[in-house]
Amino acid sequence: QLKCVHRGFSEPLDLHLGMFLTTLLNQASPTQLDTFFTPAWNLEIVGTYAQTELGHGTHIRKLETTATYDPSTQEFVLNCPTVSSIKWWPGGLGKTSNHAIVLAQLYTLGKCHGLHAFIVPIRCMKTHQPLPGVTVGDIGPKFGFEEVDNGYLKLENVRIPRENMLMKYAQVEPDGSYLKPPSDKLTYGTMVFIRAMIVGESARALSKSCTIAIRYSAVRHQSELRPGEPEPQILDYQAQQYKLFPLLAAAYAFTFVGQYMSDTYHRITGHINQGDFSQLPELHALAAGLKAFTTWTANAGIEVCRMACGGHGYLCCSGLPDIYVTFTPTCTYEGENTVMMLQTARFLVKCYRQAREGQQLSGTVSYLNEQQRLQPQPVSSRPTVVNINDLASLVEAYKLRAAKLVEVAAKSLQGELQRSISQEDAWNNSSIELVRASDAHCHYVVVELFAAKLSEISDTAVHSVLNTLALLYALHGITLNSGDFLQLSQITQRIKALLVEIRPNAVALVDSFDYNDEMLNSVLGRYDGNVYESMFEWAKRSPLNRTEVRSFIIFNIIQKK
Ligand SMILES: CCCCCCCCCCCCC/C=C/C(=O)SCCNC(=O)CCNC(=O)[C@H](O)C(C)(C)COP(=O)(O)OP(=O)(O)OC[C@H]1O[C@@H](n2cnc3c(N)ncnc32)[C@H](O)[C@@H]1OP(=O)(O)O
Ligand SMILES: Cc1cc2nc3c(=O)[nH]c(=O)nc-3n(C[C@H](O)[C@H](O)[C@H](O)COP(=O)(O)OP(=O)(O)OC[C@H]3O[C@@H](n4cnc5c(N)ncnc54)[C@H](O)[C@@H]3O)c2cc1C
Repeated sequence: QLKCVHRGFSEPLDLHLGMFLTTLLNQASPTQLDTFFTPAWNLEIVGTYAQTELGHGTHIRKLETTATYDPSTQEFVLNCPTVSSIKWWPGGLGKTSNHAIVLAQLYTLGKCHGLHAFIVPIRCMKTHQPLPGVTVGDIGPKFGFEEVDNGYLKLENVRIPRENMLMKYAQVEPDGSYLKPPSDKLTYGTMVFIRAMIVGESARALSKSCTIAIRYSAVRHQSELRPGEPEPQILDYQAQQYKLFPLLAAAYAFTFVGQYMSDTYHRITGHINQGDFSQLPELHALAAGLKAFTTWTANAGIEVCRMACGGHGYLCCSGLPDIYVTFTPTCTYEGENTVMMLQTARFLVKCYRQAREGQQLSGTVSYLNEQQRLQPQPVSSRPTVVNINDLASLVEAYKLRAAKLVEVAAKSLQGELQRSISQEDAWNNSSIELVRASDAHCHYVVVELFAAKLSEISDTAVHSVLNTLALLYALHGITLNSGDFLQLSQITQRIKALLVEIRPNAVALVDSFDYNDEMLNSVLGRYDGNVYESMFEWAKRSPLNRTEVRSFIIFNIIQKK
């Protein structure tokens, strides 16, 4: 292994190191791995994965950093041409890492070949000072995650050897000729891995929070249930149970889904390594959707657990604020959740159309074939009847709901297109239905996997308890989405019309609160909208970027040697 030294930082930083290594293993060619893993490289490499930019987090296809091949020296020249192209956020970048895997637009022989990954040394291995052409620092205090030095990186004519481009799939020959990858989606590959792993993180964060809140609810006595009786455990209040037990059920459900996601990831990447990319679209859609679905649920659930502990839940010693603050960015990083749900919807709509054309689907979307066979009644008009004591019947209800909402989303798209507007505008005007369809698909997958796990359990006592949890999870989900189990399309249409009406007045409506910049104290919410320049200036003033702090850290690193 690369000698990625554990510098005693907390777990999240190591996870960044994990991502650096994962990307390396995902994108470097076998010969490159031999090079990286030889004694020459066996240095204290502390790496990060620098992808997102100040102005282009989500939209990586359009990120502005360039890597231009110079055949005369067989080097790439890396540049961040604008303030919005400064790499922003990567963990470990602010102080710690001496290398970064940078995503950049590859140019060779005057042609752009899109996003590729490059290993870029950013700090001297002896002095830990930034290398020539490298401006790097910490982005400043954050909502949490303070144990990680998320940083910024600006590259100006930084030269790296040709071999530093990760060339497992695409190559640039010494003369600058470009060899295409077998699929242009493989550069995105690392993100699938982390998203798949984050599903397990959702289970861990939610189960930890439930453990704290339910144990505390058994200890805490409060108020009077019956006059004259001693104060009961708050766990005896139905309202407290209704807060916590569905979350407990979700924690178990997500534990099973996390295991399934990890197994599925490794199974499909095994096929990919054999050159079979056929299941990559479903893997991407599943990882993106379940990452969004489980993190949104867990994120909200951690807050419910904290509030269920009353004032003591607000104490740091409860453990809950730290769980929340560390977990909540999972809804944003590794693919912002709404964007991920839209990715899943893109896949679902494509599958819906294939099912309509009579193609046989496999995996988690095969229900779209089933629903087609039950034609001619449109799925969306079919009533949902459930046996509330039978999990199999509930799985069917979730399956039907998912099929209905995928059909509603596909028909919304079709309707928009028939109004002869562009594909992109039709997509944007159907986003509500598209996200809802993905949410319903993921919810069905979770319920289905819970039921499947139960069928593997032979111990009757364990089966009985888990069956109770599974029924609660499924029934509670119906109460939260009762509208989807009834007809709600006219309400959605009215909401969409209201959104269009509000849009032109939205900024004026918040301006009318009349907060000045000092009161708002927000770089993002500045009245003049000058966000990026003021964010960069704000970051540079961060205490971590003061020279005296830098020399203190360098002194310590050198001492350790
Ligand atoms: C190691 C241990 C891990 C433990 C787990 C704990 C985790 C803790 C981690 C702590 C540290 C966190 C650090 C955070 C790091 C980051 O945040 S790194 C940066 C993450 N950034 C993103 O995720 C960017 C999000 N944006 C995108 O992915 C893309 O812009 C997009 C939204 C997917 C859009 O892509 P684009 O090409 O612009 O458009 P489309 O036209 O929609 O898609 C094109 C086709 O490509 C397919 N596709 C897209 N992504 C993937 C993918 N990842 N894999 C496979 N295929 C993909 C997509 O389906 C389209 O296909 P077609 O429909 O066939 O055209
Ligand atoms: C704690 C933390 C650690 C991070 N670590 C790293 C790291 O190590 N390396 C790295 O490269 N990056 C890292 N990031 C950055 C992270 O990857 C991005 O913040 C994330 O991808 C979201 O992109 P964004 O910030 O541009 O948000 P945006 O995409 O600008 O999101 C803003 C809003 O726009 C909406 N939106 C955007 N696009 C669409 C669309 N097409 N349709 C509808 N709505 C849309 C979103 O839903 C959201 O509501 C980290 C971020 C955080 C918070």
